[in-house]
Amino acid sequence: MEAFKESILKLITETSTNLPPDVRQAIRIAKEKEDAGTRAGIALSTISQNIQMAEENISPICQDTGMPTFIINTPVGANQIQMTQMIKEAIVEATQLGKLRPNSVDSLTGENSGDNLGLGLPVIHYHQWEKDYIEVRLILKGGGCENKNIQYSLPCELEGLGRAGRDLDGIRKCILHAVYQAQGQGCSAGFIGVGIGGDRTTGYELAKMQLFRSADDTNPNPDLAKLEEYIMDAANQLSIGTMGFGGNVTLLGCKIGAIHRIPASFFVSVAYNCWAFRRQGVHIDSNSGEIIDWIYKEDQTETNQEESAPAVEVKKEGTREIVLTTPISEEQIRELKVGDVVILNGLIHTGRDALHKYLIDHDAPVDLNNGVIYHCGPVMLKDANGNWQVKAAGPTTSIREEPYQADIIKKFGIRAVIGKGGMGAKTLAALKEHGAVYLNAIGGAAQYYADCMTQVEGVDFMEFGVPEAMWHLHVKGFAAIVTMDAHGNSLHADVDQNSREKLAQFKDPVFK
Ligand SMILES: O=C(O)C[C@H](O)C(=O)O
Ligand code: SF4
Repeated sequence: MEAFKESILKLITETSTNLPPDVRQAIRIAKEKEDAGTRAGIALSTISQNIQMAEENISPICQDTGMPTFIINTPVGANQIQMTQMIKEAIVEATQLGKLRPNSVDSLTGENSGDNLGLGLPVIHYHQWEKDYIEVRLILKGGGCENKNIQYSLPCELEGLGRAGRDLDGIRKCILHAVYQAQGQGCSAGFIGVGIGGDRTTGYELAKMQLFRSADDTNPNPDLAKLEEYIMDAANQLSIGTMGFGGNVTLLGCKIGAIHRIPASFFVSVAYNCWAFRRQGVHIDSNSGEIIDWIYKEDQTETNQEESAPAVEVKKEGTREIVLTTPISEEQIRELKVGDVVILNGLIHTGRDALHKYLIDHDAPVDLNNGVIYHCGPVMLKDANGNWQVKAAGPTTSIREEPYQADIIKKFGIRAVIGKGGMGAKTLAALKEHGAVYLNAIGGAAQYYADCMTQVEGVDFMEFGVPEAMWHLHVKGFAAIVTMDAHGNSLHADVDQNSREKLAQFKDPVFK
């Protein structure tokens, strides 16, 4: 078993940096369904380019490398204690190599362990089987999509859809609602795993296990196969689109499983996974620890060819592209309208949950007047000369900062907030009052954005940990779309309302 640790390191690296063929295929098909010049088309081109860059750079597809979760089948008698130890060593090494972001945070103190280890981490589920080799599957599911998981207890009343009863039609309504409530915040277009039955714990577990199924398989249960097909069709009529920009593709995959329940409970649990659906698996020789083969790569003859054309060069007629250099004036900001593509140059500052909370009662360490805040927790590594390098740096879900953002914009004179998924009414009002905009970057496009970062000027609050620290970054050609402007317009509010109306069209029973 000497090679086991090295095999796990390979598995982690591959999972973080290289999407499996079934996921790539789903994204490729989605791209064909969107007009290249639309916002969704631009987003999908950026995503495709990012997938390719991650593979070439052997760097994280998305900066949020999630909560590493291993599902392991072992022959009877295999030493699980030894395997756990080697998995932990591989996790630490993958973190040092920048294949994983240091993502393990003490829930009480907020301290980042720095090596991805911690209480309850990594997650490892062992099962025994009769075969003589080991199977290890790994999923790296980030926080933004995890936050969009949802569990329904039937019967219930659902916004737009009415009563959902304890039957297949009630289940159908819950799943459609789950896609609607995620909007673009979990980096749509997404994949969902659904667990019917169980209790609150095993229901969610079953939902997550569905994500290990290949995106192109067929459910062996004919009723569930029909439901999967129906959901794929109906959910893609909600027009939420990639990143919640509106569009024809909202859902890339739907996998449903069922287990028994007890009479009083009827749960429908939905695990939402972003397009950056990072899961891989290997078979490992139980004597040597060497990899025998890769699970999701079998029978895949297709190459990994993605779109290599520069993402934002495809422009729809009428789409304005505006180049801005920081610091930005109020006048420049008030010129911008929802739908404009902004190409940003100059110094920007990262800030997410810990920083926003801090800034409410403290001064900023740098002058933020007319400046730009980027909701981002990057993967950073020091090079041989001790200088910080940006390894992955896509946006994080902005709505978490909704309780703080309006006050921060006002207090510090911020002109642009970059993030993804949009923000709420309070921030929208502050943008209008103080002359600022919200720029939606393409979620998960961590390589694409890291490439725009020309220099790390410095960092504050390293005590918050790498993802939560305030990084001061010079960018060149950073492209994002205005989705909330200084005139009270919000694409997110429009898409939400439109998709809620579409959802209501699926109120009538389908499965009797
Ligand atoms: O933590 C992050 O960097 C992003 C997160 O996965 C998110 O989607 O908000
Ligand atoms: S930023 Fe988006 S792509 Fe990355 S983990 Fe979060 S939800 Fe997934």
